[in-house]
Formats: sequence, structure tokens, C-alpha cells
Amino acid sequence: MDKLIVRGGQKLSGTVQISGAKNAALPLMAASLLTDARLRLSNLPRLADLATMGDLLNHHGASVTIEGAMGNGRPYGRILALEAPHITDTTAPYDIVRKMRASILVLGPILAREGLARVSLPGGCAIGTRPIDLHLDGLKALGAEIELNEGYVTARAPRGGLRGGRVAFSKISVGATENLMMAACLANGETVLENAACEPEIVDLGECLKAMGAPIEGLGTPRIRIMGQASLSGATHRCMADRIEAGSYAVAAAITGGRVTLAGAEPASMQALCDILKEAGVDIAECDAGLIVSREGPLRPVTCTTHPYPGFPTDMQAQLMALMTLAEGESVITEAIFENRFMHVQELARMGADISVSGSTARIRGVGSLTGAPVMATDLRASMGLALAGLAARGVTEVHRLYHLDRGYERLEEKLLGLGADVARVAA
Ligand SMILES: CC(=O)N[C@H]1[C@@H](OP(=O)(O)OP(=O)(O)OC[C@H]2O[C@@H](n3ccc(=O)[nH]c3=O)[C@H](O)[C@@H]2O)O[C@H](CO)[C@@H](O)[C@@H]1O
Ligand SMILES: C=C(OP(=O)(O)O)C(=O)O
Repeated sequence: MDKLIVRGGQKLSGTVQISGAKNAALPLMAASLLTDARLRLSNLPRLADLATMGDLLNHHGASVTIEGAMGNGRPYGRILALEAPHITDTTAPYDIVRKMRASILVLGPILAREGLARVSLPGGCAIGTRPIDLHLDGLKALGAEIELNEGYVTARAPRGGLRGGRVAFSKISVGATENLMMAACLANGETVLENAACEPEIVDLGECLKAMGAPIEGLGTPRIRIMGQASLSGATHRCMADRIEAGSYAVAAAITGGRVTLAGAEPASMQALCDILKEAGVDIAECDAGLIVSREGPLRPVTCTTHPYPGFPTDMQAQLMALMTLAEGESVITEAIFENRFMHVQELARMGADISVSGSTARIRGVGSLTGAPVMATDLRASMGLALAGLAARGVTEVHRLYHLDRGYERLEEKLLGLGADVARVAA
């Protein structure tokens, strides 16, 4: 198991190329199961989770072929051709699903195309219980019969296939919205999703589905209307930039008092984060390449609650908390999406941070400096929060279990080295 060694104290400067978004890429890849034609996706990040999704698609009978690399200089990202002429196996097995919760995204496409899908229940994970009831209730509203047994969910479409219908989600869910959008594309008639998620990744998926021949209205709003089709065609689609990766490098610039250009970042998808960072005293300017993030003055404390888009993203909460450990005063951060997403708090405390947690709210009293320490986190963004704290700490921080970071940050140490950080990956 690799670990990341961070020697803090360097002000980061230069340009970092922002990769394609993991959370857009995964549903886009799952969408390839909706058609027997070729789906060509570009700007896909090279990440462990995408390899897992590739394995799952192979298992269902799809071919996943690397067509090329992105970029002129450093080859970040890939172009993949995905093609599933037949679904050869309608079961998503435990061995693959347990590695990645987003595996549940094959449920909608396989059910809609084959009339039957069986997917291992993804179970809980470090950040919370993460049920899939909204996915299942939505599919039921399209006529599916659902059974749970032996750790698997089995979904059957009625004779003649899924029927378009009205799905009113009782809570906003990114994954459930994506699963239902994909299923609705091959349902008979029109489907309306109410209280749908508005995340940019939903819009990206919707644009791809439109290119595959499904008329969709209302993307980016809570009411999405999809006209089901007998079949979908192939398409070519470019995956959006990763707003969470971009946000993480923005914090890297801010926490070290540096100046970093986020090349390829899409500012429109990062409004809530940029607003909070500006409130904290970080300078952010749009440029042709994307965004320039810098800080010269002191860090000011902020009060922030995570919300579905367009609110402040839960996937940036740990990184913001790392930043606020060094603010001049007390910050208050409330995690309103996941019930257990404060695992970084104990570890930040090992580095000298002063944080107390009550329920879903953390109070962070800024300290003059952090000190390096060996730290371990149990999820992706918590790990990034610790790496960011390490960049600003005195001494050496060791972030253990690097595989969490590899799930969501393409070539992390290479990108940080390019900005002047003193980091290394070593086998632990
Ligand atoms: C691969 C991917 O895109 N992952 C993102 C996606 O996860 P994911 O799609 O799993 O997250 P959801 O938006 O579904 O979850 C939001 C909330 O709804 C709850 N819920 C969800 C589904 C359900 O059937 N029942 C239910 O109660 C969850 O427990 C959570 O409290 O959105 C999250 C929230 O922005 C991000 O943190 C993840 O990075
Ligand atoms: C929680 C995340 O991903 P996943 O939903 O795949 O666990 C994340 O990207 O921060």
C-alpha cells in the first residue's frame, strides 16, 4: 500500500491541468450499456474507479478500448470507445460492486435494455450508510418489480418494457437521478423526474444521452423530462472538467499562500466554492485557461453548510476544513449530506488543529501553524484534506492508504510536484 510523503512549507505556484470529472465519467461509462452502438468518450481521467467501471462493463459484455490520450504535453486523460453489442450477463457481481458504490449505476441501463438486472447491494461505506431506496422507488414508478435477496437487488421490467412515468424523489440524490435518467431513455413514453439533482455531472450525462438520441428537457433544474426511445444510437462526448479536483487545487494554492492557475477548470460549476474561498480571503480570477487562485493576506474564518448543487459540495468539505484550521478565528462547518463525513477531524487534530464536533457541525478554531504527522483517512476527500494540511504544515506528513486518493485524483503527486510541492509516493 503506497503512502504520500509531504514536506510542508512550499508556496505552490504554476499551472495545473484539471482532469475530467470522475463523477461525470462513471455514469457516462454506464450509459454505454444503453446501446449496441459505439460510445466514444474523451477527457476521461485515469483513475482506479474508472478501471473498476471498465471491469464491470466488460463483465456485462461491453468492450472498452483505449483510443488515445488527451493533451499535447503530459498525457492526462484518455479517449475510450465503449461498445456493448449484447449484454452477456445481467448480474453485477459482489466482487466488483464492493469496490465501488457507483457500480449501482449499471442497474438502470441494464434493466431498461434487457428487462432484467441483478446488482449486488453496494452497502454502506466510511462516509455513511448510503442506501439505494430512491433508485429502487424510482424504478418501481416506471413499472419495475424489485426483490432483495441474498445481498442482491433483482429488478424486472413489466412485459413490453419499462413504462415512462412520474418519479417524485423524496430527497435529492445524484446517483438516483442518473440511474432514472438512463432507464427512462429506453422506457415507453415520457418520464418526468421531480426533485431531481441539478449537479453539473447530471447535465453532462444528459447532454451525452441527448447525443445518443434521447430528447431531454430541464437538465440542471429539479424537473427533468425524458422522452423514451425504442433504441439509442452511439455518440461522441467530452467529459466535463472535475470541479472537485479543481477545488482541491484551489485550496492547495490558498493554504500555502501560493498562486496557481487551474487550467481547464469550469468556473460556472464552482460558484459556491469560489464564493466561500473569497470570503476566506482567497483571490480568484477567471482567465482564458480557467481560474487563477492566489492568497497573500490572512485567512478569514467562514461559516458553511454542505448542500446539493448549487450549494457548497460535500466533496469539498474536508478540504475546506483543512484550510480553516489556519484561519484567524472560528469557522463553523456543517455536513448536511452524509452522516459520517468527519473522519479527517481526528487526523487533523494529530497535526495540531483545534476542532470540536457536535452532531453534524464542526467548530474549527484556527491555529498559527500545523505540524506534520503520520495520518490516515478512510475516504477519498478526507485523504485530500490531510494532504492539503500537510502542504502547509511544518515538517513531514505521511498520508497512509494512498489508494483512497487514487480513486479520485489523477497523478496527484506528479501534479503537486509540478506546482513546486515537496511530495513523494513511497511503498508503505
Ligand atoms: C459517483 C458519484 O457521483 N458520487 C457522488 C454522488 O454520490 P451519490 O450519488 O451516492 O450520492 P447521493 O446524491 O445519492 O446521496 C445524497 C444523500 O441521499 C441519500 N440517499 C441517496 C440515495 C438513496 O437511494 N437514498 C438516500 O437516502 C444519501 O445517503 C445521502 O445522504 O453524490 C454525492 C453527493 O453530492 C457525492 O458525495 C459523491 O461524490
Ligand atoms: C464520495 C465520493 O465518491 P463515491 O460516491 O464514488 O464514493 C467522492 O467522489 O467524494
